[in-house]
Amino acid sequence: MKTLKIAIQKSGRLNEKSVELLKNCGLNFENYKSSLISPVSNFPLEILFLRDDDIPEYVQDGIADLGIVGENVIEETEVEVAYLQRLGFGKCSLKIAVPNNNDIATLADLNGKAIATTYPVILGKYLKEKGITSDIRTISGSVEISPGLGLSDAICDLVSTGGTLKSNGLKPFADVMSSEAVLIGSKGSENNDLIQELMQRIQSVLRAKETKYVVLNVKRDNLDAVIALLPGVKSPSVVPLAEADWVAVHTVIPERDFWDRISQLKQAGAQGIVVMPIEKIIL
Ligand SMILES: Nc1ncnc2c1ncn2[C@@H]1O[C@H](COP(=O)(O)OP(=O)(O)OP(=O)(O)O)[C@@H](O)[C@H]1O
Ligand SMILES: O=P(O)(O)OC[C@H]1O[C@H](OP(=O)(O)OP(=O)(O)O)[C@H](O)[C@@H]1O
Ligand SMILES: [Mg+2]
Repeated sequence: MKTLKIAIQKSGRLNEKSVELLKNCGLNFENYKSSLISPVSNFPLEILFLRDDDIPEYVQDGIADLGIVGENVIEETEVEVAYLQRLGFGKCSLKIAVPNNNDIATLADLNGKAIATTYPVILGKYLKEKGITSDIRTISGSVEISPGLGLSDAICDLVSTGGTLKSNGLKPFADVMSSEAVLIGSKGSENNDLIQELMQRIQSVLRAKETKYVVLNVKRDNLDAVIALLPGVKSPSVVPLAEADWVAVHTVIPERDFWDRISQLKQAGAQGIVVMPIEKIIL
């Protein structure tokens, strides 16, 4: 059986979450700081640790079968790969930002201005679409300091909390794209059996992350009202308790509904509510 290769970021924003996801899929591998390639002992897979910019091309060329990388990097490298799964981490936006005190009020004011970025391809397409002609200055990092140094009038860079913009006297001006980490594969890789198995494991971990396992006690009289509030995977399990008119209800609740549902459940007569994380949900 052919051993698959998956490329993940060696160090940086996506490294830790990528390693955690693969470990949660039950894959055993060493993760030394010095590792560039690490075999998985219990699945025919090798993990390549790379600079994130190189991952899309490795996958496009089939050197790696799979990769975990930000959508922003895929768009910037303009590769032909299959998007297999959004992964829910590394969420950020690519934004144009301008100094707090400036005369740029509308997009048209960017005409003839210098914009520093590490994303010249994405920015170029965005400006073309908007009919703006700016001077795109490509630099490889620390973009936020360039207006202060007189290198540019604006920047285009990734933002999540906005803290880096703020501490450099900049404010967001326009949204260019939003991004998160995704699993990509070489074209046609969706049809490979091993890749499908790995994707099923990944999906079961992601599904579990979005939900909580809830156990609660309720008087039989209130059972219907409580069940009506529970959007379970299927119907909830109802288990008799030693006290004859009480039962325990076991179910799975989407995390996003969690707090709303908990207060409604208490109002409906639920007691002793225990909430537990779920490791995997296999459908
Ligand atoms: N502030 C942020 N919050 C959330 N996700 C982010 C943030 N900044 C970047 N990302 C996402 O994480 C990816 C990796 O970011 P990082 O800063 O580690 O890249 P890098 O410095 O280019 O790393 P490398 O050394 O691998 O080239 C980005 O391409 C983006 O998708
Ligand atoms: O809005 P914030 O939460 O402040 O995040 C934004 C910063 O995060 C990223 O850089 P990172 O910290 O990953 O460092 P790098 O530029 O050296 O890769 C990005 O390039 C911004 O500088
Ligand atoms: Mg990089």
